[in-house]
Amino acid sequence: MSAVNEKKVAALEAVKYVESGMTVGLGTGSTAFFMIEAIGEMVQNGLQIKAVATSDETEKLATKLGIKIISLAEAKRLDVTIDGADEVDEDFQLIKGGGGALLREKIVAHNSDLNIIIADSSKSVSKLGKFKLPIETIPFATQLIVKELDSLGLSPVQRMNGDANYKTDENNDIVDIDIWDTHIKLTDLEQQLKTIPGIVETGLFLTTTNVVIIGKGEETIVRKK
Ligand SMILES: O=C[C@H](O)[C@H](O)[C@H](O)COP(=O)(O)O
Repeated sequence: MSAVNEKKVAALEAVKYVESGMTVGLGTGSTAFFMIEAIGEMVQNGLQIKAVATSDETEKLATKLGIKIISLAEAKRLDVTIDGADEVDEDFQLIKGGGGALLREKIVAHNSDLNIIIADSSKSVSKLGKFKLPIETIPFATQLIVKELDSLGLSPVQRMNGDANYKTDENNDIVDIDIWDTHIKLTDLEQQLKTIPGIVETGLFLTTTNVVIIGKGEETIVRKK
């Protein structure tokens, strides 16, 4: 079965966690797309929820499908968030941010009681890092951060959008780094990166995930922490 169909079966399994009255965090990306589409259909059929979007793209899609979007401040706390990932390991650790939405995604995940990750089977890995780790940086500091990360052996590459620098929804830059060969523990790496002024957030999601749903062929593999 194709990755696209695996994304869809994972998404359809995840939306079973959504009930009327809930405030729901909506993730970003091609896998989250199927979840938002399914929730849109459930809303058309009477489901009553409020949702917080993790990106402008998600907000646009959800609104188009009739899902009521509110601000995070208004929501205060989310019952459940469903989001995709670029990689997920056996310890519920993730790399996210391939689509540049990591900052809002991490804020929403932090403020959610239950975080469900949906992915096709290619995203399930035994070790994180084949996918380059996105980090979000303040434009004022990006060039110097790239130099500093280079000196740490992390092969930083500033993400581009054609000839221009890629910009996130928060108007920041993204620098993708290579963590595959690093011997630093992921928790220590996360801490170390966060000590560099101008790094706003990293795409390492190490503690927030409660449930992982992987589409595998026609089936889903559900793992709970
Ligand atoms: O910034 C984007 C998000 O973290 C996505 O959830 C992640 O990149 C996975 O996206 P996709 O489902 O399109 O592979």
